Amino acid sequence: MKVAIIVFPGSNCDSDLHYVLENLCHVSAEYVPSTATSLDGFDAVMLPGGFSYGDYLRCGAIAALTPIMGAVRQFADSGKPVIGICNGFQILTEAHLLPGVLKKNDNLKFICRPVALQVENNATPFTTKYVKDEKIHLPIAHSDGNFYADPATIDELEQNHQIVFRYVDQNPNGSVNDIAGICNRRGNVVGMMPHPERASEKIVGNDDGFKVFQSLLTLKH
Ligand SMILES: NC(=O)CC[C@H](N)C(=O)O
Repeated sequence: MKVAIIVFPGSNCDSDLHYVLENLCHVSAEYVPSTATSLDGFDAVMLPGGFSYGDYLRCGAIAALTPIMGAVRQFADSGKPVIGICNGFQILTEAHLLPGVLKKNDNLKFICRPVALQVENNATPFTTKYVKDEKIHLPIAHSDGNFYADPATIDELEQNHQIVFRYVDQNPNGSVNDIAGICNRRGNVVGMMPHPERASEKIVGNDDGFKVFQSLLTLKH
């Protein structure tokens, strides 16, 4: 298994992902700059969190137009696993690889704290190690995590089991239907606002996110 971690100017969770993949999962992870045009030889792609292009014009809007995103689209179209975490999720929606948008949090503040989540869909390449409806805690750290899509799109997401993670107990940012993470129709492209890579080993106080990466390892490659 060889995983590509896409690095945009302003990404800041790329090395966290690299650490989890190489040191905790013992798989090969390689940084791929946003100027690259090929993802040949990779088995999975991860778009990390951060502040790509300083969050101008909207979070993820400029990153979505970089050369590597053509290759990410082809990779996703071939059915291979792609995950976008936080800013990575914003980039995937801006690139229309996932539906909807991430708006400003409804309190207009940057929120950095652990949240309670429920795993709604455990059939994606990043969630098979979870039990359906499993309750977990992961940290969030964003100012634009308020997922929105028009009612018809939300209905479609609900009916096709494309809600992957939902906030429970309390919705931190105002997202529609308490949505914290979604997948595309095929299930191979996942976007999530919480940060599993920041909660992947007991020494940091929480390893609820590690199953995201362990799930990927169970795939044939
Ligand atoms: N941690 C992140 O990826 C932050 C995402 C984005 N820049 C925001 O503040 O919403």
